[in-house]
Order: sequence, then structure tokens, then C-alpha cells
Amino acid sequence: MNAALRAVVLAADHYQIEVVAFRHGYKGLLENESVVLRPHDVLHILQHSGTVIKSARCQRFKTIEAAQQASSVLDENNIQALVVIGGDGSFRGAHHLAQHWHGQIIGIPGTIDNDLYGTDATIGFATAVNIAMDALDKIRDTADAMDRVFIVEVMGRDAGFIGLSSAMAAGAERMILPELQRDKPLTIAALVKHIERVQKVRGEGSYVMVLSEHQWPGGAVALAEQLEAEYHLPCRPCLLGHIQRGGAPAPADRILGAQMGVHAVELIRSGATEVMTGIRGQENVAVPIVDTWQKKHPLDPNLLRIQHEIFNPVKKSQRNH
Ligand SMILES: Nc1ncnc2c1ncn2[C@@H]1O[C@H](COP(=O)(O)OP(=O)(O)O)[C@@H](O)[C@H]1O
Ligand SMILES: O=P(O)(O)OC[C@H]1O[C@](O)(COP(=O)(O)O)[C@@H](O)[C@@H]1O
Repeated sequence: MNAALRAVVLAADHYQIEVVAFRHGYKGLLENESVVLRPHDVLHILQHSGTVIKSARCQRFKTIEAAQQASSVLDENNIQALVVIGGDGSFRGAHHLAQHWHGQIIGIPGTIDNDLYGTDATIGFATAVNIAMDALDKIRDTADAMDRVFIVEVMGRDAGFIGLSSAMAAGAERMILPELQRDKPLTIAALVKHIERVQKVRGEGSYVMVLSEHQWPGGAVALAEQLEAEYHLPCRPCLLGHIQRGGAPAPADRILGAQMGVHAVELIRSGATEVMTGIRGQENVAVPIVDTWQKKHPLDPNLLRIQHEIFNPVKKSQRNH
């Protein structure tokens, strides 16, 4: 997020616009935690994950009174345009605020989940995938050495982008993703059958599985215990958790943050409101903010086909000649 924040401040300075930041997101907006940001304040922050203006979840913001209060705080600070960096929750909040405030609102997609419609990528996603891939590579060493099954649980709330991309980047044998579970929920018997068939075909036991959070009751730990206890499969769980949200941001995220931050300021200058800045291909696009959560951002069907079918060691299609 820092790369986007820096870009907003530098672009605003370029166009001679003053920037006031509200610390701690909507919570800080309600409490008027405002601070003027100048280029000097955002020096050397883009190499750090997270956000120097801090963030917070704030249930209260969902009420009408909170939106009215936020509107008064913005007016008291003479704010004409608000840039909201976040995911679908933050954008729902932005839309909610727009019902009670007359200023411009521009969204910048910042979430590791990549689950927003209208943009190829969201800030944080590339970094999270890098971290998950790195962990999977490391787990593979023990899986290989000890012929073990590993279950690595990754984040994504209700979306399988981190799961699919990290599984593909690290050559995992199996993925349990929300999108796949919706079509055909995996049973433990089918999973065990897959593990055993892969081990037979390969003649070795190294099997690494990527499990998206909330896709198995009790998560990776419960699934590993079940595999050991009921099927005598040596299996270990690994929960990556919030590790995926930290560390040095990947170059792709820094560059995306830069592009989007500048685009957000330019959208303000063009008079736009209630849009999110997105990137499609090489192009900056402005996406109606309600579309970002009302429309679906699907997993790339070709990546899914490659990883789930073509790279599945035991799934073969008919020869056609
Ligand atoms: N339906 C909503 N109406 C108003 N504000 C909301 C709504 N949903 C979320 N928010 C606000 O946005 C904040 C961030 O949303 P959350 O879902 O936690 O994260 P993200 O922006 O990463 O999706 C919430 O803590 C809340 O203050
Ligand atoms: O620690 P919390 O607040 O429960 O958040 C965990 C959730 O946040 C996420 O990391 C997404 O957060 P961001 O949208 O802020 O990147 C989800 O993948 C995960 O379910």
C-alpha cells in the first residue's frame, strides 16, 4: 500500500494539490485522525509492506450515522476528493459514504486476494504469491526427502487467486480452491485416492497440496490429522497466515501501486467519482466502484485448466490419433 500512498502524494504534489491522510482507515476518518502528507513524508517507504498511515477494520462505519459523521469530518477538513485504498469491504464503505457526502471518491485496489472485478491485479497479490511460492518451494525439500504429504494453507478469503498462482508457480500436486469446491466439493476419500495414485505413478511420496482458507472444516491442521489418523498417510500442515501480507513488496506491486496512485490523482483532476482505478493489459481503466464487488473476477480458466488438468499427474485425456 505504501507504494500507492507515495504515488498519490507525489502526483498530487506534481499537480499542486494538497494531501490530507486519515490514519487508521475509516476508524481514523470518524475520529478525525488527519495528517497533512507532503513528498518528504513518503520518502523511502515503497520498499516496505503495509501502510505508514496504518489501517483498521471498523464495523461502525456500516451505519448511516457513521457515514454522516465522516461526511462532516471531510467537510471540516475542506476535503474535495477522497482516495480509498483497499478491497471490496473498503469500496462498499466508499459507496456507503458517497450516499452522504458530495465530494469525489476514487478507489485504489489494495488487497492480497485479487478478488476485485475490473482489474487484472490488485496491490499486494504479487507479493503474497511470491511468499506462498517461496514457502511451497521450501516445504518441497522435506516432502521430497521424507516422502511426505504436506498441506499448505494460503489466504484468499473466498477467492482462489493466491492458491492457484502459488500452486502453479511451485508445481503443487493438488489445489483445494473455493472455485473448485463450488463446482464439486472434494471428499477425503477422493483426496486419498488421488494421493495414492500420484505416489504410485511417480514411485515416490512427495505430495504438496495448496489449501485455500475456509475450504476444509478445521483447515490444514484438521485435514492433516484426518489423513494420518484415518488413512495412515504421513502428513504435515503448514499455515502461512499473515506472513503472506508482509515483507518487501514484489516489484510488480511497487510498480502497480505507482501506476494506480498516479491514475487516481489524474481521475480526480478529470472530475471522476465513485470509480476504482484498474489495470487491464497495459491500460489504466476507471471501473464503477459498485461493479468491483457486484461483478465477478473469475480465475483465469486457462491457468485453472493447465494446473488442474494438464499438470495433474494422474489425469489423462484420450489420444486423438
Ligand atoms: N457494507 C459496508 N458498508 C460500509 N462500510 C463497510 C462495508 N463493508 C466494509 N466496510 C468498511 O470497510 C472496512 C474494510 O473492509 P474489510 O472487508 O475489512 O477489508 P477490505 O477492504 O480488505 O475488503 C471495514 O472495516 C468497514 O469499516
Ligand atoms: O487478519 P484478518 O483481519 O482476519 O484478515 C485476514 C483476511 O485478510 C485477507 O488477507 C485480505 O486482506 P486484504 O484485503 O487487506 O489484503 C484475507 O485473505 C484474509 O482472510
